[in-house]
Parts: sequence; C-alpha cells; structure tokens
Amino acid sequence: MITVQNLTKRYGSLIAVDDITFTAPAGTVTGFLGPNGAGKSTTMRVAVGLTHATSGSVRVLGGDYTDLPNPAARVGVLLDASAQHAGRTGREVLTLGAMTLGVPRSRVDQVLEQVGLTQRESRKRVGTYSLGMRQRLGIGHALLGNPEVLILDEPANGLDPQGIHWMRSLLRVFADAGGTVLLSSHLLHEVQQVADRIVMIGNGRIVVDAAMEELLAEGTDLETLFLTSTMSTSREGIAA
Ligand SMILES: Nc1ncnc2c1ncn2[C@@H]1O[C@H](COP(=O)(O)OP(=O)(O)OP(=O)(O)O)[C@@H](O)[C@H]1O
Repeated sequence: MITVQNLTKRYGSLIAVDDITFTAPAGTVTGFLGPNGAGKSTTMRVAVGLTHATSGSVRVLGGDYTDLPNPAARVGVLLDASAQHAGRTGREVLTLGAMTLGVPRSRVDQVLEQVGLTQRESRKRVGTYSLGMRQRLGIGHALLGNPEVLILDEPANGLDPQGIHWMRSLLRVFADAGGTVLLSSHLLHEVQQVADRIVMIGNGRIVVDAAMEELLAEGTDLETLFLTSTMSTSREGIAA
C-alpha cells in the first residue's frame, strides 16, 4: 500500500504538488494520470526518497521508503528507462542489480525471460537498445527483488502492441497476487484496460480519485474524463 498524505512539493515559487492525498491499496493497479507537468513524477520521486517533500508525506508499506530495510527488494521502481548506463549490457545491469539486492544471480535469467529480452539481446550494450527494450529492462530491474510494490513512471512508452499487452498482463497478475501498483501513463486506453483505481491530477491538485468501475459506470471513457477534468489545468487549456 502507498499512502500519500497532504503532500506538497515546491520548487522555489512553483508549486509542483499541492496538498494531495490519496491511497494506492494493495491488490490493485492505481492509474496515476495528469497532463504534462501535473506533478506525477514529482510525487513518485518523493515516494522513493529521491526528492524531499516540502510538507506532507508518502508512506510505502507503512513507512518512509528510505526507512525500509533493503527498500529496493520490497519496492520495484522504474522512473526513467532512458537513464540506464548506456555502456553496460542488459545482463550486466541486472546482474549488478541482483548483487546489490542480495538476490541469487539465477534471478537474472528468470527476469530476462519474464520481460521478454532474449539471451542475445541481454548481451548487447544498453546504448544500442530501443526505448521499448530499455523499458523491458527497467521493468525487469524493478522485478528483480520480487517486490510487493511497483512504482512505474510511463513504463509503456516505446513498447510495441505485444509489449503493452504483456505489461498489462504482468501488472494484472502482480496486483491479483496482492501487490500494489502505482502506474503513471499517458496511454489512457491502456490504463483503462488495467487500472482498478484512477487518481488524476492537474496543476498539482487531485481532480479525480475513484474506482475505475465507478467511472465507467457513469458511461464515460477515460480519455473524455481526462480531457474534461484536466482541461483548465493543462497547457492547452491554459492557452485556450
Ligand atoms: N527539479 C525540478 N526543479 C524545478 N522544477 C521542477 C523540477 N522537477 C519538476 N519540476 C516542475 O514541477 C512540475 C511538475 O513536474 P512533474 O515532472 O512532476 O510532472 P509530470 O506530471 O510527471 O509531467 P509529465 O507528464 O510531463 O512527465 C513541472 O512544472 C516541472 O517543471
């Protein structure tokens, strides 16, 4: 479970996240949506201790991420797939990850298979990978420690249709086994297929927090809801 409580993050005079409160419960996929610059990545970065909150808190599995023993083994994180070391092979990235986490090296081959990277691909340098391959590697890295929570920022970017289908199944199985997934994405159709809950933010504030079933029962699709709920806060809305 992830609990975001009255979280505010300021960068100088800019309020990136403005007093947001929501929960991503265990056993569910929570879709975290919002226009560019709405504050999604900032919230995720605070959740994993990469950015300090100005006020409020994010609790992961009942505490601060940084206070969890071996946090990377309990919380799988993918914030920026393009940030991986270009000079290392995919296999090296995963092997180093396994060593850091203290999990057996045999996890590397299991994870490669799970994310659909071949042995041959795993021996190529990450600098030669397509964005989709980097996303697969990043998701693999997040899964290495058999975590209870996944925090994924735009993991479907660059994935081909099979990749998106694969990721959807992976997240469904993960959540159905009791895992917590916080997933940001601009691929609304995909989020609609996989998310159990939707938290939408605009200009750092929550504009929607509801079960997907509830939203769909109102007869609207996620794209329409997104456009109507965030129009006044999105760049296009502001320009209009
Ligand atoms: N390190 C930083 N310093 C200053 N401003 C920042 C910093 N990081 C983010 N911001 C600003 O905070 C706001 C929220 O950014 P954030 O990256 O959280 O948005 P986002 O919802 O993830 O957007 P996107 O969908 O484009 O990834 C933006 O106005 C952004 O410019």
